[in-house]
Amino acid sequence: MYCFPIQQPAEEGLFKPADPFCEAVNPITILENNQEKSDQRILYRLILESLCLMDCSPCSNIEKTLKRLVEICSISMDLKSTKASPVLTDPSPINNSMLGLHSSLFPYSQSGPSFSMSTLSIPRRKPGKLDDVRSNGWLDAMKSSSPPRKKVLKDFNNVELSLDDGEIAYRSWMIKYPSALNSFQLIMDRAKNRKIVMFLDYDGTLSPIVDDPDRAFMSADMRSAVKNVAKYFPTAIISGRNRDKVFELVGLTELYYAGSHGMDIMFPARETASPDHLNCVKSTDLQGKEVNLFQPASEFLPMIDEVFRALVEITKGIKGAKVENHKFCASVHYRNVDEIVWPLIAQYVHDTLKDYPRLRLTHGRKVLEVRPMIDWDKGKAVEFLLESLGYSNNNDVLPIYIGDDRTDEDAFKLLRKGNRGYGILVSGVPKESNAFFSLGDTSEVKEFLESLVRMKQHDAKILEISTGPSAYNTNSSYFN
Ligand SMILES: O=P(O)(O)OC[C@H]1O[C@H](O[C@H]2O[C@H](CO)[C@@H](O)[C@H](O)[C@H]2O)[C@H](O)[C@@H](O)[C@@H]1O
Repeated sequence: MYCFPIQQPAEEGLFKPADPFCEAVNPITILENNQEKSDQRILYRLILESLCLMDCSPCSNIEKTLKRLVEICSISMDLKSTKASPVLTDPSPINNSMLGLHSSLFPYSQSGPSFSMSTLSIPRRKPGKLDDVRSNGWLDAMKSSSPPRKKVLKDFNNVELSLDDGEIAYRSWMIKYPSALNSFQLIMDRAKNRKIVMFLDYDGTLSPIVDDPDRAFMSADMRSAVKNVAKYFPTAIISGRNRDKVFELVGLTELYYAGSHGMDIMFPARETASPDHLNCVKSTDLQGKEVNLFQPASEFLPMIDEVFRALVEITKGIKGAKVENHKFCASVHYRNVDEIVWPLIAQYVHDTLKDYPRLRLTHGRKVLEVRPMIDWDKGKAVEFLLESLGYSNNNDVLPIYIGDDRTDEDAFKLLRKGNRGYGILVSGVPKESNAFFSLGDTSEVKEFLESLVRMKQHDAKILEISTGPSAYNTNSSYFN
């Protein structure tokens, strides 16, 4: 039996209509309790409710708003005609009535691609109660994942409004997490007589967030900035993606790569791996060079493969859902899934994980990430690389980590602890973070990397003038 319990949306703090008879907001309840009342009254209530769910600011797209309104109303009127019960019992395949119920149960913002009912078929497995994903906080995390870009408010004459609440909040946030560009000199002062070691996340840091994960390319300028940085500073990319995939996207052999949130690290064989780390083996890279491979979750390889296939199967009927296999973790993307279906996708992942008690879930930007339950994360990966590459002495080294995601917070935390280095959060909206500094977007990341290079080139010139041309070594040979 499919069980979609009725929930009072007001509990989520998202639906607070001013209208007095908006207390009972669930259309099913409304329809059941008001059979005797007129269609207009019901319609009026649904319109009020629907408007509350939509962006009604002067900048709204009226056509979209009305289309959405008609969609919600027609689904809900259909509900009335079928006299649906508050608890649905195994209606396979999903029909309009059921979707009508969804649309009113989960009344958060209604953005995203339009939802086609014909494309949703019920996978064989039956989901548990949606209460699971609500009570464990998954839904809240999904709703807050990847907040929208900072909105520039405009009035009716298209004139930008100065200092709205959002702007004030953003500015006070910037006091807590100052711009790494504005604080560049401060960072350089701290880096004096220390070697900067750069750690970079990929998605949202080097490449802008896009709808299709396979098309998250970095620009040629960004590639050149990263390449130049790596000439002067040891540089590693630590990504949630499959290591080979991130290498394919970045395409620079000068860097160190860690995939699967640091559970798959490759570094040159001449560097000594910490003897404590048993999972370090010799291997060869794509160019045939001997390398060290550290894979602390190697025993999970078959399990991740299995859960990946299970997740593909269970989500295959959900339009826009995409599952990626990163070797030591798997991602379920819901960026292109209609928000109405998010609870269902969360429930499916939740149900699948019940069969895998040794796997856990973390949240990324509109992505649910399934990973082994081992004490390893991007922070541990940073520590491992620093140690393995011989940069663990805090007095000689200044690690800088730039990232945009929740999974980057582990690295920020590590660097903040003991004032070891600097975490820089890439975000255009206020977010609580363990980072020290912030950058607004990927173009600011590029600017920051270019500033580092300029600063190093400037130092090199001064040194060259005073001591002769060969005195200054770049970092370009460290990978040889
Ligand atoms: O650690 P990262 O390098 O930041 O990787 C984290 C996830 O990045 C990718 O997803 C994110 O970027 C996509 C492309 O812009 C976007 O469509 C998606 O919504 C984001 O979550 C990648 O596809 C995931 O598998 C990574 O876990």
